[in-house]
Amino acid sequence: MTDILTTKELGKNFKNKHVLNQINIHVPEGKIYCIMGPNGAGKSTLLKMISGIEKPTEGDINFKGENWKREDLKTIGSLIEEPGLFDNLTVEDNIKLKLKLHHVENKDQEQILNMLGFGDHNQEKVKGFSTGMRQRLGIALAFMGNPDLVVLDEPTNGLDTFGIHELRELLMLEKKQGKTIIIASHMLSEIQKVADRIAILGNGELLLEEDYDQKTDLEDLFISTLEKAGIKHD
Ligand SMILES: Nc1ncnc2c1ncn2[C@@H]1O[C@H](COP(=O)(O)OP(=O)(O)OP(=O)(O)O)[C@@H](O)[C@H]1O
Repeated sequence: MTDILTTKELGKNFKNKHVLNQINIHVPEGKIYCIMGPNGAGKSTLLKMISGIEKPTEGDINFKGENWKREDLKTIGSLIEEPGLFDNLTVEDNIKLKLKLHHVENKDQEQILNMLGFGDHNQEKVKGFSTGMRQRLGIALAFMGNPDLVVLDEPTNGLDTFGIHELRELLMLEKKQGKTIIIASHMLSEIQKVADRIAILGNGELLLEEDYDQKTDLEDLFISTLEKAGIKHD
């Protein structure tokens, strides 16, 4: 299996604080890669480096066999923290703008929007949207423009049960169509349903990376991995 993205000895410092140390991850092409870890473990920081929001302090990111370059962001969709939306624009215009800014086109826009429940909201301005609707649109935007890799940080944030179900269906469909998806999440029950490979971060270190068979109890694995590393609740 080819890896679409790998990191080599990747590290990040904020001032004198080491947030990530010598991270080597291997993300297989066309699969769902899930990153777990306690609060402050460095999950978002790792995703931000992959999405070009933060620069690594040391090490490399390799994307499609070459050193990561800014131009790769044309084919890397992401939702990190708050969805970046233009409140005064409609759903449709937010999408048009994103596609224009990234100089890309989209072919399955309608399908993604329908799957995330936007059938009747296309012409509505984003301004009045609830947290969950904003999150749904943020997810939709991450998939627009037919990216090869989609990076999602806590995608279930603010989603109701329908939203979580729709997100799962979308992830499975996009995977079937060949996309690679990286997700950081605390929702172990959801990870258990979709992950092909998992990684556990703790104290800025990669504690575990392995293929996931869906039978292993993720909570047990998570807790035992952290305990082995001497990481406990405060
Ligand atoms: N811009 C920044 N400046 C200084 N410190 C930062 C910055 N961004 C993140 N950190 C620190 O880096 C560490 C890792 O943060 P990060 O957000 O990556 O963790 P996380 O695993 O995503 O946590 P959570 O599960 O709480 O979202 C934390 O201690 C955080 O305070």
